[in-house]
Amino acid sequence: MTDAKQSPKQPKQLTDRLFATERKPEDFRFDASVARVFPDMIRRSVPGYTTVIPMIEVITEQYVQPGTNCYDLGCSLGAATLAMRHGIHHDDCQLIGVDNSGAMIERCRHYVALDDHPLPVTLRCEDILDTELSDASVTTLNYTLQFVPPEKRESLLRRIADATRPGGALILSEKVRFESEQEQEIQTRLHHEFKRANGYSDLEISQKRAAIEQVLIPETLDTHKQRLLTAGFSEVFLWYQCFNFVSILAIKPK
Ligand SMILES: C[S@@+](CC[C@H](N)C(=O)[O-])C[C@H]1O[C@@H](n2cnc3c(N)ncnc32)[C@H](O)[C@@H]1O
Ligand SMILES: O=C(O)C(=O)C[C@]1(C(=O)O)C=C[C@@H](O)C=C1
Repeated sequence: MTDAKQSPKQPKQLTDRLFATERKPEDFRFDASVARVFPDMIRRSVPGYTTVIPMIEVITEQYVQPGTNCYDLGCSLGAATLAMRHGIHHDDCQLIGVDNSGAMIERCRHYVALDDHPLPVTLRCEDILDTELSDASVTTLNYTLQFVPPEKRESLLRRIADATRPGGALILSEKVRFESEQEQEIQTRLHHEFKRANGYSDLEISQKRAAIEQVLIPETLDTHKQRLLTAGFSEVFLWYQCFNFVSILAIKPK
């Protein structure tokens, strides 16, 4: 599994204080200020993130096929990309990370270079809605689809399914919402408590919530599962959940 130890060459891990002081309301963007603190931000904001990343290595190892492409769509700084890299034991595979944030891709190159592994990684600064996909065995969307406008999600998933070889897989991690108002309220409260336990203040939690409201659109688990089946995957199931964050495995029929 990926070694979580920090080598002295690693970039300095900065603490996320972006929402700690009052700021004017603005939609959240993956810009340079976010990229700088992103490892800290995502670990302290997404329940289960630190479990999901090493499991992506385990799942990749199970579904990767020789001579195929593996994609990490919305790769940010490459945490899932590197987990996939360590799960690929074929030297004829291509590993491709895609993100449309220049600040993320620039820093991602640095993390990829620091990861001592022989499999090359190609990074594309592109929109995942336009990026070319073919001959895939494993594709990861780790907390990325939630930022794609809902009306564009089905065609993207169809393109991924069409590009995936029989027996290949998609790992889809998302923030979800719940049908039941009561469950929605409890799970949201638990998520906010998780953030509080990780040192975020009420101001940080509420300002972040307002900033992502229009850009991160969660859907129900059922909507995700049905759409994955419609898109062309056959086995679709939940493999991980922590509060309102889930990860789904979708497999292409053999
Ligand atoms: C929450 S982060 C993903 C975290 C990352 N997958 C990980 O495991 O650490 C979402 C990423 O998706 C990227 N993104 C969002 N919409 C995108 C799009 N349409 N095309 C490419 N990248 C996109 C953002 O720039 C951001 O880096
Ligand atoms: O839902 C929240 O409150 C979050 O902060 C989630 C989330 C995410 O899932 O991507 C939002 C933006 C950042 O990328 C880090 C975490």
